[in-house]
Amino acid sequence: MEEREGEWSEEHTNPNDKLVELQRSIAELKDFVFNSRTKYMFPFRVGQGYDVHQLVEGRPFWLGGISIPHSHGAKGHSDADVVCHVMCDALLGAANMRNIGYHFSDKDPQWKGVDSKILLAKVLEMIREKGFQVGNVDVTIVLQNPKLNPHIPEMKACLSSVTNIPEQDISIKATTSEHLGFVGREEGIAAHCVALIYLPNFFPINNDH
Ligand SMILES: Nc1ccn([C@@H]2O[C@H](COP(=O)(O)O)[C@@H](O)[C@H]2O)c(=O)n1
Ligand SMILES: C[C@@]1(CO)OP(=O)(O)OP(=O)(O)OC[C@H]1O
Repeated sequence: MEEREGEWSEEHTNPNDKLVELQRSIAELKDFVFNSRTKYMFPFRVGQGYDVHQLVEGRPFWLGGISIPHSHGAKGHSDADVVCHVMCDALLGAANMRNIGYHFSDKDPQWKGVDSKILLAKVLEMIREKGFQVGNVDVTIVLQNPKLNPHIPEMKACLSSVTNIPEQDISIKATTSEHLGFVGREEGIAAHCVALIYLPNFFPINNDH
Protein backbone atom coordinates (compact mmCIF):
# COMPACT_ATOMS: atom_id res chain seq x y z
CA MET A 1 0.00 0.00 0.00
CA GLU A 2 1.30 3.46 -0.83
CA GLU A 3 2.25 5.49 2.23
CA ARG A 4 1.22 9.17 2.27
CA GLU A 5 2.72 11.90 4.47
CA GLY A 6 0.91 12.15 7.87
CA GLU A 7 -0.47 8.63 7.70
CA TRP A 8 0.88 5.31 9.12
CA SER A 9 1.08 2.10 7.26
CA GLU A 10 0.42 -1.20 9.05
CA GLU A 11 4.18 -1.89 9.35
CA HIS A 12 4.71 1.34 11.35
CA THR A 13 3.54 1.88 14.93
CA ASN A 14 1.66 4.99 15.78
CA PRO A 15 3.75 6.91 18.46
CA ASN A 16 0.60 7.27 20.60
CA ASP A 17 0.09 3.50 20.63
CA LYS A 18 3.75 3.02 21.54
CA LEU A 19 3.33 5.48 24.45
CA VAL A 20 0.25 3.63 25.73
CA GLU A 21 2.19 0.34 25.48
CA LEU A 22 5.13 1.79 27.44
CA GLN A 23 2.81 3.23 30.10
CA ARG A 24 1.22 -0.21 30.49
CA SER A 25 4.67 -1.83 30.90
CA ILE A 26 5.64 0.73 33.56
CA ALA A 27 2.40 0.06 35.46
CA GLU A 28 3.07 -3.71 35.29
CA LEU A 29 6.64 -3.17 36.51
CA LYS A 30 5.38 -1.06 39.44
CA ASP A 31 2.89 -3.83 40.35
CA PHE A 32 5.64 -6.44 40.14
CA VAL A 33 7.99 -4.42 42.42
CA PHE A 34 5.19 -3.75 44.93
CA ASN A 35 4.07 -7.40 45.01
CA SER A 36 7.66 -8.63 45.39
CA ARG A 37 8.21 -6.19 48.25
CA THR A 38 5.20 -7.54 50.14
CA LYS A 39 5.95 -11.18 49.23
CA TYR A 40 9.71 -11.21 49.97
CA MET A 41 11.78 -9.70 52.76
CA PHE A 42 13.90 -6.68 51.92
CA PRO A 43 17.33 -8.30 51.31
CA PHE A 44 19.29 -5.92 53.59
CA ARG A 45 18.12 -5.89 57.22
CA VAL A 46 19.36 -4.10 60.34
CA GLY A 47 18.85 -5.02 63.98
CA GLN A 48 19.65 -3.46 67.32
CA GLY A 49 20.41 -4.97 70.73
CA TYR A 50 20.63 -3.51 74.24
CA ASP A 51 21.44 -5.25 77.52
CA VAL A 52 22.32 -4.36 81.12
CA HIS A 53 23.79 -6.53 83.90
CA GLN A 54 24.53 -5.77 87.50
CA LEU A 55 28.18 -5.90 88.60
CA VAL A 56 28.89 -7.85 91.80
CA GLU A 57 32.08 -8.43 93.70
CA GLY A 58 33.95 -11.68 93.25
CA ARG A 59 32.17 -12.92 90.12
CA PRO A 60 34.16 -13.84 86.99
CA PHE A 61 33.81 -11.01 84.47
CA TRP A 62 32.93 -12.51 81.07
CA LEU A 63 32.86 -10.01 78.25
CA GLY A 64 33.15 -10.51 74.51
CA GLY A 65 33.74 -14.20 75.10
CA ILE A 66 36.82 -13.70 77.30
CA SER A 67 37.47 -13.35 81.02
CA ILE A 68 38.45 -9.81 82.10
CA PRO A 69 40.61 -9.49 85.23
CA HIS A 70 38.58 -7.33 87.65
CA SER A 71 37.33 -7.23 91.26
CA HIS A 72 33.70 -7.43 90.02
CA GLY A 73 31.87 -9.45 87.39
CA ALA A 74 28.45 -9.33 85.74
CA LYS A 75 25.58 -11.18 87.41
CA GLY A 76 22.97 -13.17 85.46
CA HIS A 77 21.29 -16.49 84.89
CA SER A 78 23.99 -17.21 82.28
CA ASP A 79 27.63 -16.09 82.47
CA ALA A 80 26.12 -12.60 81.86
CA ASP A 81 28.36 -11.70 78.90
CA VAL A 82 26.60 -8.54 77.67
CA VAL A 83 28.58 -8.41 74.44
CA CYS A 84 27.39 -11.87 73.38
CA HIS A 85 23.85 -10.98 74.51
CA VAL A 86 23.60 -7.76 72.49
CA MET A 87 25.04 -9.47 69.42
CA CYS A 88 22.35 -12.18 69.78
CA ASP A 89 19.60 -9.57 70.10
CA ALA A 90 20.79 -7.42 67.19
CA LEU A 91 21.10 -10.45 64.89
CA LEU A 92 17.75 -11.91 65.96
CA GLY A 93 16.13 -8.48 65.63
CA ALA A 94 17.50 -8.04 62.11
CA ALA A 95 16.00 -11.42 61.14
CA ASN A 96 12.74 -10.56 62.95
CA MET A 97 13.22 -13.64 65.16
CA ARG A 98 12.38 -12.22 68.62
CA ASN A 99 15.21 -12.04 71.21
CA ILE A 100 17.65 -13.99 73.37
CA GLY A 101 15.26 -14.45 76.31
CA TYR A 102 12.57 -15.79 73.97
CA HIS A 103 14.85 -18.59 72.72
CA PHE A 104 16.89 -19.18 75.90
CA SER A 105 14.67 -18.36 78.86
CA ASP A 106 16.27 -17.19 82.10
CA LYS A 107 13.78 -19.51 83.86
CA ASP A 108 15.16 -22.58 82.07
CA PRO A 109 17.70 -24.50 84.19
CA GLN A 110 19.50 -25.74 81.08
CA TRP A 111 20.85 -22.18 80.55
CA LYS A 112 21.95 -21.66 84.17
CA GLY A 113 25.57 -20.56 84.11
CA VAL A 114 25.78 -21.18 80.36
CA ASP A 115 28.73 -19.81 78.41
CA SER A 116 27.04 -17.11 76.28
CA LYS A 117 29.31 -17.99 73.34
CA ILE A 118 27.19 -21.15 73.04
CA LEU A 119 24.01 -19.02 72.80
CA LEU A 120 25.65 -16.74 70.23
CA ALA A 121 26.74 -19.72 68.12
CA LYS A 122 23.16 -21.07 68.26
CA VAL A 123 21.76 -17.70 67.13
CA LEU A 124 24.14 -17.64 64.16
CA GLU A 125 23.02 -21.15 63.26
CA MET A 126 19.35 -20.05 63.47
CA ILE A 127 19.73 -17.00 61.25
CA ARG A 128 21.94 -18.83 58.72
CA GLU A 129 19.31 -21.56 58.54
CA LYS A 130 16.86 -18.85 57.36
CA GLY A 131 19.33 -17.98 54.58
CA PHE A 132 20.84 -14.86 56.13
CA GLN A 133 24.52 -13.92 56.15
CA VAL A 134 26.08 -11.30 58.39
CA GLY A 135 27.32 -8.03 56.88
CA ASN A 136 28.78 -6.51 60.04
CA VAL A 137 28.15 -5.93 63.72
CA ASP A 138 29.09 -2.89 65.80
CA VAL A 139 29.07 -3.12 69.60
CA THR A 140 29.38 -0.33 72.19
CA ILE A 141 30.09 -1.34 75.80
CA VAL A 142 29.26 1.21 78.50
CA LEU A 143 31.49 0.53 81.49
CA GLN A 144 33.19 2.86 83.96
CA ASN A 145 36.00 0.48 84.94
CA PRO A 146 38.25 -1.25 83.98
CA LYS A 147 39.52 0.14 80.67
CA LEU A 148 38.69 -2.34 77.93
CA ASN A 149 40.79 -1.10 75.01
CA PRO A 150 43.65 -3.54 75.76
CA HIS A 151 41.21 -6.49 75.64
CA ILE A 152 39.32 -5.62 72.47
CA PRO A 153 41.59 -7.43 69.94
CA GLU A 154 41.24 -10.68 71.96
CA MET A 155 37.44 -10.26 72.16
CA LYS A 156 37.24 -9.76 68.39
CA ALA A 157 39.40 -12.81 67.68
CA CYS A 158 37.35 -14.93 70.07
CA LEU A 159 33.96 -13.79 68.72
CA SER A 160 35.14 -14.23 65.15
CA SER A 161 36.05 -17.87 65.82
CA VAL A 162 32.72 -18.50 67.60
CA THR A 163 30.58 -16.89 64.88
CA ASN A 164 32.64 -17.34 61.70
CA ILE A 165 32.17 -13.62 61.07
CA PRO A 166 35.52 -12.19 59.89
CA GLU A 167 37.20 -9.93 62.46
CA GLN A 168 37.05 -7.02 60.01
CA ASP A 169 33.25 -7.19 60.27
CA ILE A 170 33.14 -7.21 64.09
CA SER A 171 33.60 -3.82 65.72
CA ILE A 172 33.79 -3.50 69.53
CA LYS A 173 34.13 -0.16 71.32
CA ALA A 174 33.93 0.97 74.93
CA THR A 175 32.93 4.19 76.60
CA THR A 176 32.45 5.24 80.22
CA SER A 177 29.36 7.12 81.34
CA GLU A 178 31.50 9.91 82.82
CA HIS A 179 30.71 8.70 86.39
CA LEU A 180 26.97 9.26 85.81
CA GLY A 181 24.17 6.82 86.60
CA PHE A 182 24.42 3.10 87.46
CA VAL A 183 27.39 2.61 85.12
CA GLY A 184 29.15 5.65 86.59
CA ARG A 185 28.64 4.29 90.13
CA GLU A 186 30.12 0.98 88.87
CA GLU A 187 26.92 -0.87 89.80
CA GLY A 188 26.40 -2.21 86.31
CA ILE A 189 27.47 -2.62 82.70
CA ALA A 190 25.44 -1.85 79.58
CA ALA A 191 26.02 -2.64 75.92
CA HIS A 192 24.48 -1.78 72.58
CA CYS A 193 24.86 -3.49 69.21
CA VAL A 194 23.72 -2.89 65.67
CA ALA A 195 23.93 -5.62 63.05
CA LEU A 196 23.44 -5.75 59.32
CA ILE A 197 22.42 -9.04 57.73
CA TYR A 198 21.48 -9.84 54.15
CA LEU A 199 20.07 -12.53 51.89
CA PRO A 200 23.01 -13.47 49.63
CA ASN A 201 20.81 -15.25 47.11
CA PHE A 202 19.58 -11.85 45.97
CA PHE A 203 23.08 -10.88 44.88
CA PRO A 204 25.47 -12.43 42.39
CA ILE A 205 28.40 -12.42 44.86
CA ASN A 206 30.23 -15.22 46.58
CA ASN A 207 30.63 -14.39 50.26
CA ASP A 208 30.07 -17.18 52.73
CA HIS A 209 30.10 -15.61 56.18
N1 LIG B 1 35.57 0.81 80.00
C1 LIG B 1 36.17 1.62 79.10
C2 LIG B 1 35.68 2.88 78.79
C3 LIG B 1 36.35 3.65 77.88
N2 LIG B 1 37.44 3.16 77.24
C4 LIG B 1 38.21 4.01 76.29
O1 LIG B 1 38.45 5.28 76.86
C5 LIG B 1 37.93 6.32 76.01
C6 LIG B 1 37.41 7.46 76.80
O2 LIG B 1 36.24 7.08 77.48
P1 LIG B 1 35.06 8.15 77.64
O3 LIG B 1 33.94 7.46 78.29
O4 LIG B 1 35.65 9.23 78.48
O5 LIG B 1 34.72 8.63 76.27
C7 LIG B 1 36.89 5.63 75.14
O6 LIG B 1 36.68 6.28 73.92
C8 LIG B 1 37.51 4.27 74.97
O7 LIG B 1 38.48 4.31 73.95
C9 LIG B 1 37.88 1.91 77.53
O8 LIG B 1 38.89 1.43 76.96
N3 LIG B 1 37.23 1.15 78.45
C1 LIG C 1 20.96 -15.24 78.72
C2 LIG C 1 19.80 -15.48 79.63
C3 LIG C 1 19.53 -17.00 79.71
O1 LIG C 1 20.51 -17.65 80.46
O2 LIG C 1 19.98 -15.07 80.97
P1 LIG C 1 20.77 -13.83 81.62
O3 LIG C 1 22.20 -14.19 81.83
O4 LIG C 1 20.05 -13.43 82.87
O5 LIG C 1 20.79 -12.65 80.57
P2 LIG C 1 19.65 -11.61 80.17
O6 LIG C 1 20.25 -10.73 79.13
O7 LIG C 1 19.13 -10.92 81.39
O8 LIG C 1 18.48 -12.47 79.58
C4 LIG C 1 18.65 -13.41 78.56
C5 LIG C 1 18.51 -14.80 79.16
O9 LIG C 1 17.83 -15.54 78.26
